[in-house]
Amino acid sequence: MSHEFHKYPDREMLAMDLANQLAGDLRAALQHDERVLLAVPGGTSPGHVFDNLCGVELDWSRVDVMLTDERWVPEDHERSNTRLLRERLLVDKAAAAGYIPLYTDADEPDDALAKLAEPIEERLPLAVVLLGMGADCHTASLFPEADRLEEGLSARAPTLLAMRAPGAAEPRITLSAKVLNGALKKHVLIFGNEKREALERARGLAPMEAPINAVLPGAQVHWAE
Ligand SMILES: O=C1O[C@H](COP(=O)(O)O)[C@@H](O)[C@H](O)[C@H]1O
Repeated sequence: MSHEFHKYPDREMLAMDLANQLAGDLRAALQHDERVLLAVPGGTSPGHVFDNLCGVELDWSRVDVMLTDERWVPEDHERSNTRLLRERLLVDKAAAAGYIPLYTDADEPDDALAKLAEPIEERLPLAVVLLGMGADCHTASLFPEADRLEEGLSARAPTLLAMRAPGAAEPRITLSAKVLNGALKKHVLIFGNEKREALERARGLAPMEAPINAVLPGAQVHWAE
């Protein structure tokens, strides 16, 4: 099973269209389940998607939102993915959604894994996941050369892992590939030529070298320059 690649005329069109697709996926999931779980990335790419998604009509009170991964920094830090989520997605109509945190006030993510995993495991599987990708082909916080990448990609991986990598400025916490691949709908958001070329180069590489390859099968990839 491969992925589908969707090219958009510009980032604004992509953000509007992708938000509508995510909303459609959530509405469809809500027809079968009382509550549904949506996981979204942090970083620089998803802000405009969030700006569009937060205003769509759906029963947000039955949706729980979480991050695919978090940088281990306080919520008011400029690199906090949680901060992005609170400012750009959990507002407007989406303010009615539940929120499942991926950060707590512990020195290291390792100390918080069990506590943070509990509410997630009560709600799995993910109904919908939106993933980002770095130019090094990391996705969520599954980075090439990360200390626990092999475990994070394994079929027996736990729900959450702490991750440290040369390409990551701070310790991370991330959903495992197993949990990401359990999503009923998978979308990947990619902007710019550098990342498109990285995705091309990743073709044929093992997930240990290009972790994005672990989640691409069955995914819809959305790209704009
Ligand atoms: O650090 C992260 O990076 C990726 C990609 O971010 P971007 O800024 O290149 O869009 C993101 O998907 C992930 O959630 C985030 O923690």
